Amino acid sequence: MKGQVQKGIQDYYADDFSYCYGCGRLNAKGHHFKTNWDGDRTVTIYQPEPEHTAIPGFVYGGVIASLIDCHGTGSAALALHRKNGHEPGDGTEPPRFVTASLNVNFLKPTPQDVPLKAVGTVEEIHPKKWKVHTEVYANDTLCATGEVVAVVMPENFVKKD
Ligand SMILES: CCCCCCCC/C=C\CCCCCCCC(=O)SCCNC(=O)CCNC(=O)[C@H](O)C(C)(C)COP(=O)(O)OP(=O)(O)OC[C@H]1O[C@@H](n2cnc3c(N)ncnc32)[C@H](O)[C@@H]1OP(=O)(O)O
Repeated sequence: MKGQVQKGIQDYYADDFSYCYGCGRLNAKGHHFKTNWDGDRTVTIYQPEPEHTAIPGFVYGGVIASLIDCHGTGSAALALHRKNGHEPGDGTEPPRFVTASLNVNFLKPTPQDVPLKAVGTVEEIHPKKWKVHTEVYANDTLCATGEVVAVVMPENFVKKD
């Protein structure tokens, strides 16, 4: 959420990897999704902006998909970071994940005037490949579910000019 005080794992990505439209802290026009642990689950809370409209009063599905996407990569980063003995903010840069697949199910129209809460369960397939199951709630209503396969960024993943 823009202007939110609490930090997320995304605040500890290296500068060069902080321009993601969904979660990059250095992308001035992005969503700034921030993902944290809540017990053994992960949580991202986001208040949609007025322009994120499908029909008046309801959130555009692409924004919900973006939330599930970055919640997924952030959750995978949290999980592998913890497995490696680290927590966000301890001075070690988190692992870098890229989305290999994104599946979204829109279950109910999603109201635009309340914060959305993405809750994730992280499953390790192998150390370089993680699956994140996400539920998106508006108040107590489950509006969407999704699944992300997140893969550790290949070493040679660099921008080609
Ligand atoms: C231009 C992208 C920039 C991304 C930024 C990364 C930096 C991260 C750092 C900080 C985070 C900040 C940003 C967060 C990111 C937000 C989320 C996004 O929007 S990411 C953008 C959308 N995604 C892509 O553009 C991926 C494009 N695809 C690829 O680059 C490759 O296909 C990749 C890396 C996913 C894997 O390909 P291989 O050729 O390196 O390796 P193979 O061996 O084929 O795959 C590795 C494992 O992944 C599985 N896999 C690949 N594709 C899959 C799929 N579609 N579904 C399920 N599994 C898949 C494979 O089965 C394999 O698993 P097995 O070892 O066999 O168990």
